[in-house]
Amino acid sequence: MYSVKEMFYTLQGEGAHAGRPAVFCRFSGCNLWSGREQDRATAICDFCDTDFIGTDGQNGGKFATPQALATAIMSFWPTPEGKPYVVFTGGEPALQLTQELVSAVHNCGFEIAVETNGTKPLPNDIDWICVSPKASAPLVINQGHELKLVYPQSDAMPERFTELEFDNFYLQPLDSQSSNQNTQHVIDYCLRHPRWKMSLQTHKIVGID
Ligand SMILES: C[S@@+](CC[C@H](N)C(=O)[O-])C[C@H]1O[C@@H](n2cnc3c(N)ncnc32)[C@H](O)[C@@H]1O
Ligand SMILES: Nc1nc2[nH]cc(C(=O)O)c2c(=O)[nH]1
Ligand code: SF4
Ligand SMILES: [Mg+2]
Repeated sequence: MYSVKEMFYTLQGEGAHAGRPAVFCRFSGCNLWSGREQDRATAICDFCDTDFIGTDGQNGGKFATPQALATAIMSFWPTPEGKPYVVFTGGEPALQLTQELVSAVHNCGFEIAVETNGTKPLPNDIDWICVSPKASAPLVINQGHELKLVYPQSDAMPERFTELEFDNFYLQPLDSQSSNQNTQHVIDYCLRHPRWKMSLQTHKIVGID
């Protein structure tokens, strides 16, 4: 059984695929925060910008089988044009993403991306792995296509991650009351350490999901 908070078709807002049309499948639940505001201050990850509790979002629900969820995902792809693309996110998608679901979605013709905090193992054959480390939470996913670090985080400085095997290294400004300052800190850091690139949350800038 898969618990999905919401599903929608939009443009990937972040990272190397920013601007690419994608179906987002947001799983419910996370291992680094309960999702309740009263627990935020004591959570391992205390800056989350997302409501991932329950299954009550747009197109959310419980899906009994991999095929049932794959069929729902496919229904949001609008046209035979282009390579269908799905981004599994959450919450923490590694808590629910299975090998059977990866196969079912591949069999529907999709390319598969995942946005993960990197603390839980993933199934094989995912086409694009984005790991976004959180505080001092140990990583079990040490390689992938992009490492996208929210910056600044006092317990997760960029230097800790540069030896890992990722094709792209991004700093994404922490969205908070100090967003503008955080963006300036990201710009300064990237200019001083040019292996890092800036990832902006472009969907927030233009006001789409
Ligand atoms: C909501 S998370 C879900 C996926 C997974 N749990 C993770 O943390 O990567 C999706 C992306 O949003 C980023 N994110 C969450 N809160 C943010 C914030 N306040 N500012 C900037 N990025 C944020 C995460 O780091 C991650 O890259
Ligand atoms: N447009 C858009 N792009 C995104 N990239 C990663 C997101 C996420 O919440 O995982 C996200 C999101 O929520 N919306
Ligand atoms: S790990 Fe991801 S989903 Fe979980 S609280 Fe942090 S940003 Fe949100
Ligand atoms: Mg988001």
